[in-house]
This record gives sequence, structure tokens and C-alpha cells, in this order.
Amino acid sequence: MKPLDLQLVPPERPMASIDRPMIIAGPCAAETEEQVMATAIALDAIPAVTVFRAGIWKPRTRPGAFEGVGTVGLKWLARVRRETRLLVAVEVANAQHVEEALAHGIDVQWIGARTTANPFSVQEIADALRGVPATVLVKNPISPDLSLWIGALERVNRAGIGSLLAVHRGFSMGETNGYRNSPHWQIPIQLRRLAPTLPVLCDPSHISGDRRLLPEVAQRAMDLDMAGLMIETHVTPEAAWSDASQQITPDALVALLAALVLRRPSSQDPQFADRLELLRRRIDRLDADLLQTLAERMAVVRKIGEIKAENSVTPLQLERWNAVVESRLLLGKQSDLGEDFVLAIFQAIHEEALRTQTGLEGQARSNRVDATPAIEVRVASNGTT
Ligand SMILES: C=C(O[C@@H]1C=C(C(=O)O)C=C[C@H]1O)C(=O)O
Repeated sequence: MKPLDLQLVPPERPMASIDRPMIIAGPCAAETEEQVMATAIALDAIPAVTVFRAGIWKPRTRPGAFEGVGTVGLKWLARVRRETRLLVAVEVANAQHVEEALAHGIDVQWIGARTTANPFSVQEIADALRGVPATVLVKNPISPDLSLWIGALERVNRAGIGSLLAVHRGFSMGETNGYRNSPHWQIPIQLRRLAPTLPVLCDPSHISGDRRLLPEVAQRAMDLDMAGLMIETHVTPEAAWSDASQQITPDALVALLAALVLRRPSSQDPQFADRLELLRRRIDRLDADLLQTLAERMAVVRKIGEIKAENSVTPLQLERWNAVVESRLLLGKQSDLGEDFVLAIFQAIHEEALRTQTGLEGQARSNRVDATPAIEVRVASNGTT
């Protein structure tokens, strides 16, 4: 795929000129004016924090949960803006939210995961932002669908706004290895590959769902050289009206930021460059071998597919596949390779093997005169099969 045509972040915008990770912090939701001001004042004292976030319209999974204070919260955010050095950010989900946020001088608007998933809503928001030099963050959609995320970014970008940034908040999956939203780090990495000038921040709070996981997720984001962090922060997290388990106090945020190890994306040291180059050449050779081996394996798979097709045997052979998986996991373990990693590789290989053999089966069927008829469905007289 060629790089995306996203005209991003004019350099004169303050949000764009970041040589350190941008830190956005604030409560999941604005609850009262006192809670908003107390949190904002505490965050104002942390130099690394530049943007104060608070949701006022909260999309909730089920009705009856706290759905946000609504428009009155914008007045509280405007007060934060007046009384601290922080920029203020709010989530918008429709054109009316955008207009009200703009009318109250809100600096940053973010599009949440549920909204990003709906192109109608994103277009409505983009239309409301047309020609306004606003800063907009687009969170990833709930499902691990990169095209949907890119589509939302493109819609907002085409509106000709001021600055555009993306936020990785993880993906809602059945199984999440203890995360509230599975990170699927390869998706934001792929986004950055396609849109190299787009700053992509990470929201460790929504990935973790549990404040105990925050430091490791935030560190992972920094190790991936992401442009910043959005971390839910509340003066009394345990009493929060929403997302209580994932919010941290401003003091805990100070500790988290202090413990982060920030590394450079590159080094000028010529010795480092030489060693890296040498090792990378070895990787290049190994990858070429890997691909060669894969191609040879696929050629054998194809041969097996041909004899299966001639004998009308199904591509999937569960017993054999089971034996392959067991033996490769064991081999992998002996070489210190993680089980999940080895399984994922062999599942991808098997998927491709089946795809190859399925095509052959179709061809053989249409060439054969004595082909077994396609599944016969007999309709019983009472209408059931
Ligand atoms: C190659 C075969 O076909 C399929 C692919 C397999 C593989 O890639 O190892 C294993 C079993 C089958 O589901 C085979 O039957 O051996």
C-alpha cells in the first residue's frame, strides 16, 4: 500500500511541535465543577501535562450508567482553560457536540472508539468542523479494523482542520489476555507506516482497564516511540462515577511518568550504527531463507493438494494438523520460542495451505465427469429437511 495522503499537522501548530511525549490527562468524566477544578489544578502542577481531558457526553455500553453531565461541563472546562496553563479536550460524537465545544473555546476534540466505527457519525462531525482550525484526535474503532480507522482520519482530514492526531486505545475482543481492550500493537504500527507524519498517541487507561497494568502499557507505548499518552486521572479515583478501576491520582501520574524510560528513536554513535547494520544484514539473510523455506513448503502443500483433489479428499486433515501443531509447539519450546508466537505463525501457514488446496479442489471438481454431486438437500413433505 502506498503512504496515505493525509495533509497533517502544519508545523506552526503548538500541538504538533513535540519532542517529548505529549501527555493528556484528566478524568474519564467531568462529574462536578469541584472535581474538575481540583483535578485540573493538580495536573497544572505537572509540567509534562499539556492537555486536560474530561468527557461530558459519555457513550455507555448499557443504559442507566452515568452518561455525563452534558453541556454544563463545557463551562467547567472553559474555567480550567482560563485558570490553568492547560489546553482542554472533550469527546464529541455528533455535530451538535462539535458546535457547542467550539462555542465554548475547547482546544481539542476527540472522536471516541464507538463513533469512529460509524462513518455516518464521523462524516457529520467532519462536516461540522469544515474549515475550522481545530485540533482533533481520532481514537481507533472498537474492532481491530485499520481501514475503518484510516477512513475516519481521512474524513476529518478532508474537512481541512488545524491538527490531526490518532489515539490508540486498544480493541474490544472476546479474549484479551487480561487487558480491557486488546492492544494489537501491529495495528497502530501499520497506521504509522502508512501515514508517517501522523502523530499516534496511546491511551493506556482504556487498554488496561486496571490501573495496575498502566505502567507496563505506557512503557510499551514509549518503547514503540508513540507520540504521547492519554491517561485518565482523577483526584479520588475509587469514588469516580465511571471507569473507577482504571483512573489514577495526579500523584500516581507523577510517579508513572517519572518511572518511564524514554529512549531515542535513533543514535548518532557510529559504532552503534555499524553494529546495527551488521546485525540487520544477518536478519536480511535469515528472512530470505525463511521465505525460501516457506515457498518450498507451499510447493509441497500444493502437491498434496493435487493428489487430494484427484482422490476427492478434503484439504483440511484435522488429525494431521493436530500432530503438526503439537510437534511444532514442542520444537518451538526447545528453541525458546513462545507458544503463542509459534501457534500464530503455524495458523497463518495453515490458513494459506488450506486456501491453496481449496482452489485446486474446485478446479478438479469442475474437470471431473464423475464428480460427487454438491450437497443434496432433500425437502421432507412437512417442509423440514
Ligand atoms: C498439507 C496438508 O494439508 C493441510 C495442511 C497442513 C499443513 O500445512 O501442514 C496439514 C494438514 C492439512 O489440514 C496435509 O494434509 O498434509
